[in-house]
Amino acid sequence: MKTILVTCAIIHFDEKILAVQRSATMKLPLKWEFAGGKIEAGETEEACVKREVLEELNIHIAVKKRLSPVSHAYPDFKIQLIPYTADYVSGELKLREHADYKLAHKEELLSLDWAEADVPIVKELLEL
Ligand SMILES: Nc1nc2c([nH]c(=O)n2[C@H]2C[C@H](O)[C@@H](COP(=O)(O)OP(=O)(O)OP(=O)(O)O)O2)c(=O)[nH]1
Repeated sequence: MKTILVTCAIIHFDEKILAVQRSATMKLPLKWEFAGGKIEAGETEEACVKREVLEELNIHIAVKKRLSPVSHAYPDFKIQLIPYTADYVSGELKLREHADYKLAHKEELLSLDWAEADVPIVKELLEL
């Protein structure tokens, strides 16, 4: 099975972090995730995560630190999910694809129903 490379952003708004909920019609319906998406040919990870966040949420971010990538096999596809911490910079948050969002302290994040590949990332975040 082919592995897709996906970046995602752990976006800090002051002391809170943004989680977004996938819509009912997306793959992994209604699961929570960090905004992001597939890396395009020739694109750097940082450029990808900034582009995806702007496309999905209408906001600009400053990318900070790469956390540990997670390889995960879902029943019908495999991903390598590459997380970056980031700070909100500008723009009015608009959900262009997602069903919902939550701004939460990192300790509150674990109680959400995450996409499976995100669980190790949330755990790493709690240890930072
Ligand atoms: N953006 C993002 N995707 C994630 C996370 N965790 C996780 O398992 N994924 C999965 C869901 C998707 O299958 C894939 C990301 O692809 P995408 O967001 O560009 O694509 P998509 O849902 O439109 O899927 P597709 O129909 O185009 O394949 O990675 C995450 O935290 N952020």
